[in-house]
Amino acid sequence: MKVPQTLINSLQNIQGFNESTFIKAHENDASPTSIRINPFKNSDFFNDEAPVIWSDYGKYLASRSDFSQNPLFHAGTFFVQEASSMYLEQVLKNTVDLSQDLKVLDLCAAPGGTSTLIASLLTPDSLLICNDVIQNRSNNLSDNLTKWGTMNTIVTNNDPKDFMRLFGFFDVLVIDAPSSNSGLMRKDPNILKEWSDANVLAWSLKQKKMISDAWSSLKQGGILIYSTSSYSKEENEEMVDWIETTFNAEHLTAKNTDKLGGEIISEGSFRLFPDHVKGEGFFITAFKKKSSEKEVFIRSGKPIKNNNRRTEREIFRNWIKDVDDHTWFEKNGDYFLIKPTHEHAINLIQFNFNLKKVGTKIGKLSNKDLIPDHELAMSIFLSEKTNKVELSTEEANKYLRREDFVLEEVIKGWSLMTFKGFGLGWAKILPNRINNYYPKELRISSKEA
Ligand SMILES: C[S@@+](CC[C@H](N)C(=O)[O-])C[C@H]1O[C@@H](n2cnc3c(N)ncnc32)[C@H](O)[C@@H]1O
Repeated sequence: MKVPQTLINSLQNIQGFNESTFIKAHENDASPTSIRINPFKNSDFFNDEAPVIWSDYGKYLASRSDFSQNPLFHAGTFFVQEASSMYLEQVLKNTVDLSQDLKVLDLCAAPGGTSTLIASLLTPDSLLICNDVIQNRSNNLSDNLTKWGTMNTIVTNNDPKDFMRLFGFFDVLVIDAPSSNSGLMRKDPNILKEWSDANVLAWSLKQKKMISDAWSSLKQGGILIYSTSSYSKEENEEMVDWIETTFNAEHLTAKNTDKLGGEIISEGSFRLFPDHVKGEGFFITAFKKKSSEKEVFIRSGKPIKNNNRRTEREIFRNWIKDVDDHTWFEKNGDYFLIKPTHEHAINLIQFNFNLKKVGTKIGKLSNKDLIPDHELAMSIFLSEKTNKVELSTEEANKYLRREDFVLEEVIKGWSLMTFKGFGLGWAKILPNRINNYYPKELRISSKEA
């Protein structure tokens, strides 16, 4: 693929930019395929694959397969993520004390690469809010976090300015901003059709707007991590200057550590170029918030109804691991499992935001029986006591397509359908048939399977 000369010209003064190797990487080298393993659903399926050296859980695959055909993908055992984007792990580890319980906002989160990475590094009592402004992208984000199985996450579909309502709330604000995406053009040559100097400028204005809108939600001393998949200075180094001057923020200048994989430090920020690292173009940097603005009043909702009644607890005990460590609330007949330490935050958020997912939806109660939700099937807190049926590849794909299949000698009632030990979803096994409860909207098509 041919890189536009105007783009090449604009990169000449950037630290680490080497015109000939940059062009060669774009013209001759293929884009690597990488995945990140879910540490909460740890499997040894990718033990032999080469590691992404800046990520504890990243792996390169020898070839790109159709992940929709792999039941382990639907079980949430891994996430497909571009390797350079996984550099967020290093920046988080170097700027944030991850042993503390933190409140983190992932402002531009869909489809979930950053969110699943952050969720993998936080303590269980930390709270991660994953947001995307585009509704269908936020639905996809929610599905991906359901697969990941953690409980300390909330998914919202809001405009960044709505986060002004959460004044000084977050310890960490991650903005993996939408951009002109030139860093991804090797992976997707269509990006070039849209690329122009004018578009770079338009994106930089949008980025400034979203940073300004979300800034007040970061507490004093809190950390902003900003990244793009653009090569352009206007969206990167110039944005750093703008953030420093506009918000009087302290730029946490990147330090030359042990050169994990060929990353470059450009004006105190990390740049990953495809001719230096095994990944695509990526820019990432961090700031500390030095001073706080004038506080605004945050409206809080009515406390969530928290029916910790003994009967419910006894029902949930059969379904949820360590149920005494958790709490739950009920809304419109659905029960949601949350961390007791998150009740106050959820009271604030439920009133002020368009919620797509809160904690783990347990399901509905019908008399003394639970009708379990799909989120519970995917949860890392699902009890080991649940009935399970292990499926072959063929059966698993039939299940994921919501097709009929026959099982021999299984216990009647609700059963978790598993593939290589990992949950895919529920089925209710009746004397003469199996009711497939895999969510219709997630069903894979026959063509895919
Ligand atoms: C680079 S992508 C984020 C990728 C994501 N962090 C991940 O790792 O999977 C940028 C996201 O920003 C969202 N977005 C676009 N305009 C936005 C805006 N004005 N405010 C917040 N998010 C926006 C897009 O919907 C898109 O999902």
